[in-house]
Amino acid sequence: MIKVGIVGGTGYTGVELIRLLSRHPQAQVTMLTSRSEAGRRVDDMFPSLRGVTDLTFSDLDEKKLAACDVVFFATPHGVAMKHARFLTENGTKVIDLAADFRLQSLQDFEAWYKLEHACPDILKDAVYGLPEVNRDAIAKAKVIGNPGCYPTTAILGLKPLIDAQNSQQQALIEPWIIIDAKSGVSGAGRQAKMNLLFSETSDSFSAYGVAGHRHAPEITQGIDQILGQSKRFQPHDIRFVPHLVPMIRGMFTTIHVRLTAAGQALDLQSLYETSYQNEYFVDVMPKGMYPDTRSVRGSNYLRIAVQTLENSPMATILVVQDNLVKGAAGQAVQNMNVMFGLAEQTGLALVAVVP
Ligand SMILES: NC(=O)C1=CN([C@@H]2O[C@H](COP(=O)(O)OP(=O)(O)OC[C@H]3O[C@@H](n4cnc5c(N)ncnc54)[C@H](OP(=O)(O)O)[C@@H]3O)[C@@H](O)[C@H]2O)C=CC1
Ligand SMILES: CC(=O)N[C@@H](CCC(=O)OP(=O)(O)O)C(=O)O
Repeated sequence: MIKVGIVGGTGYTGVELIRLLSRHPQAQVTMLTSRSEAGRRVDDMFPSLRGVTDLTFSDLDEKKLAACDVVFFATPHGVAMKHARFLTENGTKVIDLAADFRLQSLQDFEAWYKLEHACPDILKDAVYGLPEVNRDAIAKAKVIGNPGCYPTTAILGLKPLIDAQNSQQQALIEPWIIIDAKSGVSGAGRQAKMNLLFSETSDSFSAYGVAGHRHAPEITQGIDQILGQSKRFQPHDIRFVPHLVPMIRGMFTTIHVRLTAAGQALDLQSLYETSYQNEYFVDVMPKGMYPDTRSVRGSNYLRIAVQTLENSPMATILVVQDNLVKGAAGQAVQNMNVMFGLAEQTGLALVAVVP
């Protein structure tokens, strides 16, 4: 059994980790921290977990956490980096659901997150935890930066096209990409904020981060990583605009690209199907079928559809995921499975909840 610690057990991704790990045959949550609820039974706070766990929230004690094989940080940005050194020196792996270990560029991290990094040396060796892109490196990693929810949809939505540019050694899309994304309100976490009130978010639809969002550099980094050395195909201009929609869970990302002549000659449907045929958690929808967020709710699947138009160079890629599962806790468990040499779907083969 893999002994698991969770820091930040009272938040949305923390409780989602407990839900997923409670049915994992080879992992057991042994410690769950909260500053505000230390001493309280977990199932007292979350009745959904009655009969699932008899754990009590505890204070964050590094020494006790170091007795775990892996610790998930389901905390705000800037928490995991303060504990990563002690834990890794004691042989405990770290999976951070926040952004402390996502951006390889220290400068980008400090500029976008307004935090000084506590361990740039550990950041250098940390691995971006997107298994469909980075599986081999994740298997050897001690510290994982679990991707942001929006970047997961954007990077996996574009990967087949970018890979094809690399293998064909020619540009298939023009050097700009538009990423128009919508998230359910749980994406903002379980915090009391005016703009997250029911009467502010329900029956309304708004854009935010229009002048710039911290996931833009993460998306660019992800695309660059897939591009590898073939920098001449780098899509320099990425326009990412997130929106908040009146639903609790779910994320819908619509990506627009303009195909070059070589790109227009491709059969994108078959490119996407072939590209993801061996990926357990990525479902390419049949031609003419489009995904909706309920088709992934509560599951670790990401569903994609790709649409080209007659007499037009434009192509549209539609991507959905549950922001709390493939966009956060599910992806984190998928990473744990890779790090511990387990089948990737262990404990994660969940069917979406409909309606
Ligand atoms: N929600 C989502 O869809 C996604 C979230 N993420 C990221 O995952 C992380 C967690 O998100 P989410 O669960 O939504 O957040 P929440 O705000 O719902 O929960 C945060 C948790 O962290 C704990 N916490 C807060 N401050 C500290 C601190 N300084 N030290 C230790 N613990 C602390 C809180 O508990 P307490 O105050 O009791 O200690 C709480 O349990 C964030 O970094 C978020 O950006 C990533 C992808 C998607
Ligand atoms: C709806 C909403 O507010 N979503 C969050 C993104 C959640 C997430 O993945 O982001 P981080 O882990 O990078 O914070 C936001 O835009 O700030």
